[in-house]
Amino acid sequence: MEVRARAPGKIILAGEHAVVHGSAAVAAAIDLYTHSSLQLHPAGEGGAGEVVVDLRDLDLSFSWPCSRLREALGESCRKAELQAPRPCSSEELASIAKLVELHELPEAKIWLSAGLSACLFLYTSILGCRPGKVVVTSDLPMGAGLGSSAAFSVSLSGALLTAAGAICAEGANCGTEWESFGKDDLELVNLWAFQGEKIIHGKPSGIDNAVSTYGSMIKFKKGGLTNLKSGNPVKMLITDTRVGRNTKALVAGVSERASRHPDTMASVFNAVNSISEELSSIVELAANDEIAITSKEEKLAELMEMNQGLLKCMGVSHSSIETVLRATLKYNLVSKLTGAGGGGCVLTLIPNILSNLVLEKVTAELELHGFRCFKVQVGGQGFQLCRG
Ligand SMILES: Nc1ncnc2c1ncn2[C@@H]1O[C@H](COP(=O)(O)OP(=O)(O)O)[C@@H](O)[C@H]1O
Ligand SMILES: C[C@@](O)(CCOP(=O)(O)O)CC(=O)O
Ligand SMILES: [Mg+2]
Repeated sequence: MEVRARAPGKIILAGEHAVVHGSAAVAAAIDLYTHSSLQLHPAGEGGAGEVVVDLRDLDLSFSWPCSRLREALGESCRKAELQAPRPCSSEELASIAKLVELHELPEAKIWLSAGLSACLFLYTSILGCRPGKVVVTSDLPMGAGLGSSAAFSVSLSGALLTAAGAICAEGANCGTEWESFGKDDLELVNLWAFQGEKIIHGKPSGIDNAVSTYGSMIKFKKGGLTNLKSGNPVKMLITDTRVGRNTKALVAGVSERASRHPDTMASVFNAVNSISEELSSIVELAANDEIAITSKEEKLAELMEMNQGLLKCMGVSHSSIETVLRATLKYNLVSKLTGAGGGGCVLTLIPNILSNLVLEKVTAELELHGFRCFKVQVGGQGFQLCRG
């Protein structure tokens, strides 16, 4: 049997980085997905067979004989207690890294090794060393701030947990072939995906895997998640500057700045917390006429502008991000970076009354800089499954 799972990417409307240090943040799922499909193969004689990971978009395939996995991981290769996800110990991570190194990734793709390590950890912890094949495809740019690492961890954890019989989909959703899951199952997927994010990010807050698992728009603060019922649709243009960066390094950089200036950075994080709190209550207001919608959008824009200023203060803006801010401001549009920054993606709030003509002009101007624009639906589905 083949299990096909999908999990969405996300945008962070307010609060990235500060959320790692305990502030509130607001994030929403977008309709760009990572798909993981899984086929289990019958165990060969004497434990033969292999685990194959096929990264389709990258045209890369990796395989490990089950016997090699067992030899390298020993006890850790035994199926874990599925209901209680365990973290990957540093010894286990070192053994997994050696298994990944066997494949000698090209220098230009070395950033993939963290994703492959997360994949091997999740596979062997959830299914043990059973032979099987995982195929991953994604609509998301990798390492650009749209949560590809979380969508990868969530779709993979969900597919593996379904194959292990630990979770079960609840039937077709809204007449589509995609099936949704109940609260307890989603919680388990989220907990396992968080372990995968830890391998990729080092110190994730958990917001990306949470919004990818549950979908919708959420306010997230360590230990708590509130589902936001958006009063009116929020329209955003996403611009990928195509400047590559790495979330783990950027998160570590902010933490270093915080340890050099603890009081000052605590005030910055506190200000971001207020921005996220205010933004989340404005999002939930239902505005009924054009004047009310405009006033709501003006408040959102101002909060995004303030958040961008504080992100610059944390040291995570970039000249390419500043170029997007200037280009959109010419059309009176407000933008902020989204995700870890340092390049990657920028959000631009699109007011309800903005004409398509102006939107096309802004997009064309951004594309002239070599950037790539995405028009996305905000606040959609989370983790879902489709049976093959
Ligand atoms: N489809 C995928 N296949 C393999 N690894 C992936 C995939 N998507 C994400 N990753 C891993 O996640 C990393 C990018 O995560 P990160 O730096 O957090 O940026 P973001 O989550 O914003 O895309 C990649 O370098 C890779 O290790
Ligand atoms: C910077 C941060 O707030 C979000 C990172 O998102 P992304 O990996 O850049 O998509 C880190 C986190 O919350 O774990
Ligand atoms: Mg990430």
